[in-house]
Amino acid sequence: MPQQPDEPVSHTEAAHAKINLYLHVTGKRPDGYHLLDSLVVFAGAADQLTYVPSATPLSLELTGPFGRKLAAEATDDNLVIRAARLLTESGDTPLTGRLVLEKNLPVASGIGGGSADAAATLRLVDRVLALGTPEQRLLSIAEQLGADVPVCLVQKPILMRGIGEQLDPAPTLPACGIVLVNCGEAVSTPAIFKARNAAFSGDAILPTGWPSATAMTDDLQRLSNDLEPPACALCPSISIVLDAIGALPGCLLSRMSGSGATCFGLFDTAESAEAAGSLLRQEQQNDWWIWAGPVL
Ligand SMILES: C[C@@](CO)(OP(=O)(O)O)[C@H](O)COP(=O)(O)OP(=O)(O)OC[C@H]1O[C@@H](n2ccc(N)nc2=O)[C@H](O)[C@@H]1O
Ligand SMILES: Nc1ncnc2c1ncn2[C@@H]1O[C@H](COP(=O)(O)OP(=O)(O)O)[C@@H](O)[C@H]1O
Repeated sequence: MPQQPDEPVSHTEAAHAKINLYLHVTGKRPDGYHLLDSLVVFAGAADQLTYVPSATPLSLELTGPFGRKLAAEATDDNLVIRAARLLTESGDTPLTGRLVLEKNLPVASGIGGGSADAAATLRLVDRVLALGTPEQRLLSIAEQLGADVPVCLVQKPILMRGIGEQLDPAPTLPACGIVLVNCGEAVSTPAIFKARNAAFSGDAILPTGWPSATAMTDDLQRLSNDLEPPACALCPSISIVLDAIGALPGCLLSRMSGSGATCFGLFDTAESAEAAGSLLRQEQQNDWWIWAGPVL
């Protein structure tokens, strides 16, 4: 619909769910942060961020299925507000206007929703205000907001190392589909890292690309999410979700993302993932969040 002349112009940016196809914990820094080796991709599932520039003091409105959960927390703690302020704090005048976050992704769930929102804020505010912030500065602001924010800023398949700040090109990925399932229990990232007691893994050795989803999942099967065992121990529903995804027709790999609790299944195509997602919605007796569609 065309914008009416007296309506404020709004701008939007999608904050897509981050998926760790594998996640090796390779070491620990003296400050307690863990060194990681992870192949990260993004799914079609996304929060939507809208910015309406105006002269009114900066505000954040939370909508969408998971908006109410976040509304219980202080607005100043929201990664959207923190990202907007950090990006614009060196400017002459404080940022004003209305930000609206449609929260479609479950909170504290291993798919980096908050990190994706922070990254989307940096991209959106920089674009709308034509700040022209150099990429290195955006990445450095992203790092200050959280280990997962740099990867979400790029929002493309990428190899993530260090604590999340070292980004290298990913192998060429085949088109494929994904089912995401969250059991509804929030999982604390620090608690999962703390509960991990296995030896450190090495970096994965990957080809330059995979010709098919099957070739990719054959390799991924040999790798792991090292946070999955401690997460299953702290949140037993994760094992039930993993079994349910693994039993879906056409599922090539089921695994947990990040520190959980969201798990994913990989499929040959977005269509086969959508069919499997519909089946799971009909079968499951629980109040699980289920999303199915393409890997971007
Ligand atoms: C585990 C991962 C994998 O992609 O994903 P999520 O489960 O959050 O989606 C990320 O590394 C999470 O990144 P993010 O959620 O931004 O972490 P931060 O806010 O920076 O850190 C939260 C806490 O997690 C632990 N942490 C985080 C990252 C890291 N490389 N080592 C850590 O030990 C630390 O205890 C830290 O205090
Ligand atoms: N916009 C946001 N969306 C989600 N969580 C946020 C947001 N802003 C701040 N947070 C805080 O960040 C924590 C981690 O959220 P999230 O990024 O969804 O988890 P994860 O990193 O496990 O995927 C939440 O528990 C919440 O307190």
